[in-house]
Amino acid sequence: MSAIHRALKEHFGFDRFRSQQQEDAVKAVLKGDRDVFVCMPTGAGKSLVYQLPALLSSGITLVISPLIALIQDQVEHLKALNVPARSINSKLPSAERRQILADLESESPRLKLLYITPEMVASPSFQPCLSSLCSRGLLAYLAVDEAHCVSQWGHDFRPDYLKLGDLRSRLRDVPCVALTATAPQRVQEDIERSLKLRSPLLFATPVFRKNLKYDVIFRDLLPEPYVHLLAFAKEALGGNTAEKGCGIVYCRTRESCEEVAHKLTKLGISAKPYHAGLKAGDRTESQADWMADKVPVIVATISFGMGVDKANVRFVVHWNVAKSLASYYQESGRAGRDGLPSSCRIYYSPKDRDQLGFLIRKEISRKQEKRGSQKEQDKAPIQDFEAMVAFCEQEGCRHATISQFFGNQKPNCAGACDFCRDPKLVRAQLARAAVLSTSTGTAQSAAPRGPFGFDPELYAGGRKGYGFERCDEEWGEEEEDPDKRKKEFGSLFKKQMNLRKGSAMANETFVPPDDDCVLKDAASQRIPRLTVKSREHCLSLLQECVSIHRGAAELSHSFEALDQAVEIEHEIFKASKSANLYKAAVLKRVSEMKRSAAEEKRCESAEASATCSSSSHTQHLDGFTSASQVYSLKRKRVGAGFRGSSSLFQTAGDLLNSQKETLTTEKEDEEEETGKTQEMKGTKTTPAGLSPIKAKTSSTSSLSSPSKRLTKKQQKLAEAAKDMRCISQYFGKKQVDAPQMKGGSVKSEPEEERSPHHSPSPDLTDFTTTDNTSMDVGSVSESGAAAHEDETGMDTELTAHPELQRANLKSDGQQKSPKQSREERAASPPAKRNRVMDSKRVTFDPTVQETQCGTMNGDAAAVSQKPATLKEAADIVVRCLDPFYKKGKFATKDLFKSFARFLSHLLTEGKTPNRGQVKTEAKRFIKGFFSRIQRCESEADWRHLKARDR
Ligand SMILES: Nc1ncnc2c1ncn2[C@@H]1O[C@H](COP(=O)(O)OP(=O)(O)OP(=O)(O)O)[C@@H](O)[C@H]1O
Ligand SMILES: [Zn+2]
Repeated sequence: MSAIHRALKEHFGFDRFRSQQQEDAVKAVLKGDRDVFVCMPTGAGKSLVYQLPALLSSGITLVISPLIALIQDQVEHLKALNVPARSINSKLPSAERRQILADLESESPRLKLLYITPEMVASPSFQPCLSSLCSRGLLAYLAVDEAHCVSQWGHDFRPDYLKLGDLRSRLRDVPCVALTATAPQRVQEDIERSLKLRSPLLFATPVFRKNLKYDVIFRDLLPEPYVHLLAFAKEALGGNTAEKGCGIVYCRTRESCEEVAHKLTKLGISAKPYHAGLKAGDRTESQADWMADKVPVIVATISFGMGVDKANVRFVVHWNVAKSLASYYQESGRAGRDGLPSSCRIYYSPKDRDQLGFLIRKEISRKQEKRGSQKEQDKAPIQDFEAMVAFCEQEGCRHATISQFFGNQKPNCAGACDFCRDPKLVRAQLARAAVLSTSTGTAQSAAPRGPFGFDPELYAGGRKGYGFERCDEEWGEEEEDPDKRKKEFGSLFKKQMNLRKGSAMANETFVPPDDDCVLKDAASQRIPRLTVKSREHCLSLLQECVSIHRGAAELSHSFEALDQAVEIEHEIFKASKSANLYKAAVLKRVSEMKRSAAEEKRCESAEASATCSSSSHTQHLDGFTSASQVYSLKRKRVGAGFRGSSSLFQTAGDLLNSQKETLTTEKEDEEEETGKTQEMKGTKTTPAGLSPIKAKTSSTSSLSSPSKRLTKKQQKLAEAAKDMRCISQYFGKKQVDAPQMKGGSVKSEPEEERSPHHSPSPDLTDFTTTDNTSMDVGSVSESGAAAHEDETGMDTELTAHPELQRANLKSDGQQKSPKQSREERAASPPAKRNRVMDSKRVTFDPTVQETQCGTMNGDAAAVSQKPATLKEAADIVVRCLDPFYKKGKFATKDLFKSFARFLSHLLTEGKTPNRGQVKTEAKRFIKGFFSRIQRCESEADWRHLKARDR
């Protein structure tokens, strides 16, 4: 047995080298005549390449490592092996530091390995020690771990690593070993140059690891993502019978770490979260339990894993896409270090992609702003992220993509990735994701183009790929961003102050935004009671609209859409004084965008070209306005109920009347414009300067179009009022106790007949979300804009937000007490109220509307005989399907939407049924559909269905 092998066994307990490459590298370092460059994947055993020679040589090996945490890990590990290794760092107790320095200054130091950060090695306090070691010839080697940090092309670039060039100049005769996990040509060159390596011997392992199985699952396509994750984890861990293994789930935010860990545990597999938001004790406990195999799954941010060396990691899941392919390779590479088969999976979501892309670009601009200039290298993170996106969205071998990214040859995957195992499945998934993306506006990038114009060909010969991410919260306490610390302290201070002020204030404690919040001025508390969550929700509404508006056919668009949405949201945020006005403004903008998108679409569609050319709302002349369009298309009633004396909002009666109005002929429409049919409108806006007139008394007065009469401000307020109503419907707390309604009662409708308008189902045209997104639900009613709703969610009485009222009254030039306003409102439009209430039912069910409207204009039959447009059919279908959705008959909202879309097409394609027929057919079809299946789980459930199944 050679001395090297003996030492390997004696010091490290290994019988043999892990690979020929490891052995060769160790021998090359030991020889000491050349610098050595080690480029081996994670877990290949790079550390041994300098640790073993360090023990076999006289003198001390100086090891530069970027993170104190990493250093501590290594030192502990070596100490446990009885290897004399220590570290000098800012965290070291001074007594220990003195002890180490004393040893280093002694004639023959005991220490063999000294770990140190690049900052410390350059610090003046360390210089005397360094010079002393140097002059006495006591430095055996200089080892630079994570050497890619020296490259400005890497994400992990650390300016202090550049100082190592100077160090190297001072230690000319000391052989240098540079080590990195994965560094393509460009980074390798940077390292060589910066560390002044002299024609180093290169030991580079191909990145391909055949024991790792890669696959990508589009998360949004899953009905039950957590159940899916659970099944995967269980399978990867080999059930309960196999040897103990464990897994890592990486999440981008602390919140999702908590959520995923909780869900997994609830579903039956024990999982613990790990992130910087946890108390140090809890975090350590999570890690310790996982390391000790007490808890099989750890759900962590990317800060977890650095220096964590666990051989039996059977799976690594990325619940959110990684920042770059290099980081992904690094993070996923923590699986299967023991060489046994292990799985690496990404649960990919285009939404994640857009958010992360946005954050990356935001970070770049922040840096550019700070430095006041742009650099070529700024593109690197974007390009690296593109490669990550391409990895997920392309049709091709995942291993090949990784290998090519790092400049290696295409490996023989042999079924170790989903594409090589079953390309059809991957294609099908991509196709389904594409369908979904067109419906949600989150486009999947069409290969080969990527979010930033990525062309996969570019990567064929290898591209910049860097070491892994070190950008999480734990990126060296020494380097902590003082701004961040200040901000955190500020928010902590505020919280504490609030707590001291009493419980009322404490209840309203502002929840600061997450680090990765995309909002501008996210931490601003300028608007009372406006939560970050509310703002984020509004942002998502805007983003969706922008995406739809822009077509979002390409991935780049969806990035831009988010960008644009962030700007719009911020603009609104800056301009709003209260939470309600803010929300109203957001919804107003959303409905504007919706409207213009719809108009554009109508213009494009041949079917609707005639409609479009005449007027944006002529399509509703046949008596049915979709619930989602009630507001957006009623520009003529902008001022309804606007004046200070009356509700700013439309009552149920207004809405029904508005339905009636849409039934009027074009001639009547014109008359209405000139005020002849105004009795339908309830409270009207009067010519500027005149007192408001109640419907009762104003029924015969002549008015011109309110929109023409209103000042810009008034119009804005009226629009806001209108949108406020939407807000109260969609986000407002539902008032469980139905307030009594004067002039009649509103019956609770059978579920099927509820309007999607106030019981928001995911209407095809619905721009609000239907899931329980945590909008600041309380704020609307809390702040006084109480949208009282009956059981069905229908407004029975609406009180204007005080701010709206104030502004409104101001513009009116006269003040009224809220009480007075209420009285007037109660007394106002009796005709309207009676008509509505007499009908005893407030509903948007098309047939009911038809009947009512029919009696109003006396032509219901003709109306329902008119052929339905696709849009109308879709609205009807959504209404028919809505109860099923609510009963949980669809696994996801998107599935519901897809099915509605499918059915609408099916019912109208190649035929011209009238709306009555559409409804009957739709109901029959749906009934048949659900008689065959319990619950719709995927699109496959209806793909095979044809018209004959109806
Ligand atoms: N010859 C060997 N035989 C068995 N195990 C080995 C051998 N060499 C190293 N190892 C073990 O392999 C694991 C990974 O080694 P090491 O931490 O050096 O990897 P690395 O390449 O530095 O990874 P990273 O990039 O994460 O730092 C360690 O547990 C180490 O003890
Ligand atoms: Zn493959």
